[in-house]
Amino acid sequence: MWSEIEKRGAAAADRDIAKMFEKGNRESDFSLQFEDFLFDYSKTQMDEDDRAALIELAEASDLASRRDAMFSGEEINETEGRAVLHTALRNLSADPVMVDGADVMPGVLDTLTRMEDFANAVRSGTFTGAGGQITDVVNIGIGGSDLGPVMAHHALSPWCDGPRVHYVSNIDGAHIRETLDRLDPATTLVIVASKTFTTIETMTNAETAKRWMAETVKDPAAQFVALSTADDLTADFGIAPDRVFGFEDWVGGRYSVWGPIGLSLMIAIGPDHFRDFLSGGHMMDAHFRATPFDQNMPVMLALVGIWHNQGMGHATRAVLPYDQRLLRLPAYLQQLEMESNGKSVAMDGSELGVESGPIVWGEPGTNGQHAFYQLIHQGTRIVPCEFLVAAEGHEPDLAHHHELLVANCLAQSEALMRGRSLEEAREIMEAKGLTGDELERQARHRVFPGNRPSVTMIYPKLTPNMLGQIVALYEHRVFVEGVILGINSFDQWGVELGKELAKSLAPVLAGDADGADKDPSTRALVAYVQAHRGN
Ligand SMILES: O=P(O)(O)OC[C@H]1O[C@](O)(CO)[C@@H](O)[C@@H]1O
Repeated sequence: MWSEIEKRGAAAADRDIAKMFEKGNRESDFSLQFEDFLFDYSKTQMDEDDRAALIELAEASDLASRRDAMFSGEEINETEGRAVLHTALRNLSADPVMVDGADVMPGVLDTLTRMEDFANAVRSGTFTGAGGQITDVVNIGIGGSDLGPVMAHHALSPWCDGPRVHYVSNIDGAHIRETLDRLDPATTLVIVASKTFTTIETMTNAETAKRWMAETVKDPAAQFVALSTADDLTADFGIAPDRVFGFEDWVGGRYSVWGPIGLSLMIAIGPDHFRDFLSGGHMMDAHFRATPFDQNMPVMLALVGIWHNQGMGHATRAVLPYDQRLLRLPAYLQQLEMESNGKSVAMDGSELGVESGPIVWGEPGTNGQHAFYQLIHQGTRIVPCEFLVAAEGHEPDLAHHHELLVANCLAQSEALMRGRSLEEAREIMEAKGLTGDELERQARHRVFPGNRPSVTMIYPKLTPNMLGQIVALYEHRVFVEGVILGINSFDQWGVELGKELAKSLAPVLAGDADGADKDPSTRALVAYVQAHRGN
């Protein structure tokens, strides 16, 4: 089946996207809508037969039964022996979700209520620090325990009416120092967000924050909250059980913003808006579960991804939100997509016969236009682009800004498709008065090859509910791509080796181990650091 997709991808490379519209109705035949959310993939080289072949590929991968297995709590994370049920965290219908014969929903909803009570107490001032009402919240976490809440916090800033929330992730002391230096410990709440409660960055930052608070606050632990699956470790850290919000191992780190890991977001935007966010995710779940593949937004977004990456051989994917508040979406998606599908071994342990998931990167527009779009338009490599834009912004008094933002977004996909021919470039140069060789030389620099694929996702306005739909859409897209590739999207063994080696290098840097087992390059780098630091 893969050879068929590769064959089709190769054959499509020279197909002229703009000409494909001549047949009529391509803009509606190659787009789909869920509620008010529009996904347009008409500006790609995919034709009806390619789409049919891709859908066949999805069917042959048993996607429907894998999807049902995920929602019904089967252990689809086979390398870790776990179910995958982040969808239960946003299951506002409360319909039972069974894991090992027990319904997990009462526990999920109980935790949600506890989070809401706590968030309300912090927001209203019922829960106080030593110095009174909490003014600042510091979320200490990394990876999925940071990127989801940070991304959503930026996205939903118009709804942030609670205490200020700060996010500390990096083990670089600069991050925690620069954050805490600006805060009053007596009115600060520290959230330690770590599924495992063992992650070195998070635990080091949490200890530093505890020492900082202990300098002025009598009972620092009283101003700490833990979000974790590891009750014993949160207790060892000194956090009372009533301020621990737990979850189960069937919630993967990069899928965890919907539950306790989202507490900082809930405190910022309030529980009602957090529920709106959950409800957007839940709506996308219902759509994903019940809609035929050709009208199913996550499935078709995944198939476009497969088409460009494994079919046409484009290794990277740019995510370009024309929505400043989605500035952290590319970073969030880098973890979601690359930690999930950046694998070269199939579920059964065999080598993957095709490329793994794509390299995901991006920046908000219009900023990116003045930075890396040059390569996207005229570079030798083709970068399929994903544009996201809202019909309406949040600044009615600045509506002209939004108009220009949207115009730029639509112009980019148009330019990528149309390009500019040598003849057109010559005309431009001629109009500038150039002639002969100089005209020819200058014209060549102004040619845009065009025929570069992109998709556009448009939504009415970035609200909590809409953000929930967008995030769930991407989660399911990653799942679908993973199923089709035959990999386990829910483990991340590829992050372990670096962690282990960092642990063994720390004593070498400190001079407590000789590093004889290290390679010459690493030993030389260690020696450089030792020679150049001030001790
Ligand atoms: O929440 P934890 O356990 O601190 O893990 C943080 C992150 O580290 C990772 O395990 C990768 O190192 C991610 O998958 C996870 O989101």
